[in-house]
Amino acid sequence: MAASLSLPISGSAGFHRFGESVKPSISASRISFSSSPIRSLNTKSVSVASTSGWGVRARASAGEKMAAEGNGNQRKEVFDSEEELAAELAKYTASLSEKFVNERGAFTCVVSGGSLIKSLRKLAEPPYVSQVEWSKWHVFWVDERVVPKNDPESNYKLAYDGLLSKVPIPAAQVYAINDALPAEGAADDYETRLKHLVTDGVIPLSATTGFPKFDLMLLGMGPDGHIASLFPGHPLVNENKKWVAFIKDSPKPPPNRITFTLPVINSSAHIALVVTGSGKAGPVQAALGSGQPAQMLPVQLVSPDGDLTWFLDKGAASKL
Ligand SMILES: O=C1O[C@H](COP(=O)(O)O)[C@@H](O)[C@H](O)[C@H]1O
Repeated sequence: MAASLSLPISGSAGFHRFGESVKPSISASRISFSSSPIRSLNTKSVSVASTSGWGVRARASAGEKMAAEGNGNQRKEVFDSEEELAAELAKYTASLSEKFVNERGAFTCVVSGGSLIKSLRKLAEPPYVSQVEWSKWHVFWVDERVVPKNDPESNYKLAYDGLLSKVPIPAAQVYAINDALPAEGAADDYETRLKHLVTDGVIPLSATTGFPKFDLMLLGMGPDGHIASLFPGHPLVNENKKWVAFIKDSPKPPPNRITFTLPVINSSAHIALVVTGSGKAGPVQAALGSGQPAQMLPVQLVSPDGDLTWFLDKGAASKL
């Protein structure tokens, strides 16, 4: 039986300023929140479109438990426009790049396909285009369609056209899939390459989960609540051993894809969940607000060991 408990952020009924975090601490029977400043990001407060509080649900089933038990900080940012969202997303990403490059001389950044790439456009503009240490970046895809790299459906092509062709990241540090292989082979090949990068010290392993721990994962979300190529009701959502899996029956075309699994996604040091448009307000409400869909959505299972920041525009937040 799924017990459900929704609590507002303690000490605040509304929006959290950028640079503040909400940390859920979960004991057996209750969830509470504390708010603490994140100093490293050096961001300013942003305009607020939502006045709703932000609750977290305590749930009983195995998958639902995962959703509630992330150890990291969670924040929600709502912007008046996609333009403002894109400006803050660039600032946030550049700040994390600086932090990780200073700390360990490299920055591992995982991107999605879809609308996320357009929202990253400001990274290729001043001041970031010249300030960011692009030579330290290592770029990965959280999911990829198994199509040639020049196919309009390719997530690599989307990222290349929208960002990678405009910034000086060494080509050897851009990890596209092997598009000569079928889906199974492409997933195995990508996982093997990740393992080599772990051996080489580019990607650390999470001390908590043993899965690779990327510095930043930039996730989009589909209108059905899917993330990466993990779709509602698909058995791949439950994969808990592989790092990279394949799917040949994706409900969203094209059918053949590879995807990071949920444990890899949730081992990230930082996740940005970037959602725009009122067409996606339902799954956002399921994840952050009240009301539950009949079926648990993949986006509700995003619960990293590290920090999760939601970047929403007014439309996406309209049901909160
Ligand atoms: O198929 C995919 O869809 C999702 C969401 O795309 P969006 O255009 O609705 O933002 C995307 O995050 C994923 O990477 C992609 O393969």
